[in-house]
Amino acid sequence: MTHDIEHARKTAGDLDHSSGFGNEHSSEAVPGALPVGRNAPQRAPLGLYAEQLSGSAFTEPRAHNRRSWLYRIRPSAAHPPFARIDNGSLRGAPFTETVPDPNRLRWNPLPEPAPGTDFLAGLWTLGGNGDATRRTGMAIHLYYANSPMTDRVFSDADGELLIVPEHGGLLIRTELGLLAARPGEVALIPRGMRFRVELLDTTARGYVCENHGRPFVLPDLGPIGANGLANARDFRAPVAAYEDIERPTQVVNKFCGNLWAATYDHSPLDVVAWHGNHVPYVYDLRRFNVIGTISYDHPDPSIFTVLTSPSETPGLAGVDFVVFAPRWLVGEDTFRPPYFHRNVMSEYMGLIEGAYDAKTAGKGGFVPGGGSLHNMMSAHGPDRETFDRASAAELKPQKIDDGLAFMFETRWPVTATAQAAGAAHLQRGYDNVWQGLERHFRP
Ligand SMILES: O=C(O)Cc1cc(O)ccc1O
Ligand SMILES: [Fe+2]
Repeated sequence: MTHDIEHARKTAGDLDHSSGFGNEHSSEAVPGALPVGRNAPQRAPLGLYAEQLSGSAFTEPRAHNRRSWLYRIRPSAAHPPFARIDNGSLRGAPFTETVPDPNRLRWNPLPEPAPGTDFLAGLWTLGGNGDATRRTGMAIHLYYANSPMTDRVFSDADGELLIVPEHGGLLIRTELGLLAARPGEVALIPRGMRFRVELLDTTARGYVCENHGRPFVLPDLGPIGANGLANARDFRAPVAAYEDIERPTQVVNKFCGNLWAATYDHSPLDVVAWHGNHVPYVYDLRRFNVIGTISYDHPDPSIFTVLTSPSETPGLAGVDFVVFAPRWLVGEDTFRPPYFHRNVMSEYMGLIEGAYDAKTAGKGGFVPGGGSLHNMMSAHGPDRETFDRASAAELKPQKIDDGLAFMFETRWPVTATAQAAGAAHLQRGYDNVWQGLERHFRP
């Protein structure tokens, strides 16, 4: 194990946190650093600079209003001009390199990158929709990294980042403090927040949903009641932890689809105290309270929504993050796996571990690190093997505990990037999984 990883693991092993999605959190790394009773005293405590980071318009209703106050060694404003840098394999909305494709598409995992690839350089855009300059839509990225980010930090003006590790853990140093996210957990980095990713294993691989629209919130529960699905208290925000490093640090900003960078003469992760609700979180998907049928039929997968980015139309999400977690299936006289369907929403699915109950596992199938895209109205559902098996299965209570899959379900079709549409790891012949579904009609 390299020294970097050992050090990151030691740091990640012992992290304090502040819990509760959407709370007004507050934290100080040095006692007395947080002003009391006001946000911007004439002179902030300990000679710190006060700075507000806004995630909503000042005037949005209280329920949607998001901002944090940061008390830092230097103000973020003290920097030289930003200049364009190479976007690498990162792309931004609007996506116009290809036309939207009604075909069902499936990819194998990304190939391993060159040595020295950090999280930012390892981001590879699959596709998306909307327009980052209009704060609409979403982008789907994958990442594959084998190096820590060193003397550089990233922030995304275009949206929040939902990071879904599939292989290898991440130590995420943010302006508000440290978070560790391992496979099975997800991290949510708010729009505009600076962070650096270090690795807890030699390589790290996973998925990212970049949400340009309204920030993710927990879905309403309606008749489910006051508890269930992802519980607010299981979301962990960091506690304040600052770097006092006077060394050139490259600050990279994704802005309207492109990467821009400026070199600060110090680490901008220098926030000594903060308070607010525009904060990063980690959530362990194994804490998801799965609710499903205890009578018959297969409920729509919205019942598995972890986080939703609402649109202006009630019930219509810009994007939903949905998890297929271990659960019992007990439905009587029911075809239990996902049904055949055509959906006005567009579905990107990924696999964190094991297998998914609508698809045959194994090489050439739907595998961890791979992904599938079923765009608006494309017909999909159980593959042939799954259909045959589930139609004949004896319907005793059955525990599904061999996999963790997820879906980014979005209101607009996902247009693939040129690199995704032409990738060597795009599976050819995915359509064949639905071949051989024989007619059984006997009038
Ligand atoms: O596998 C899919 O396509 C996702 C999905 C799952 C499910 O349980 C019901 C509908 C659906 O689209
Ligand atoms: Fe589906």
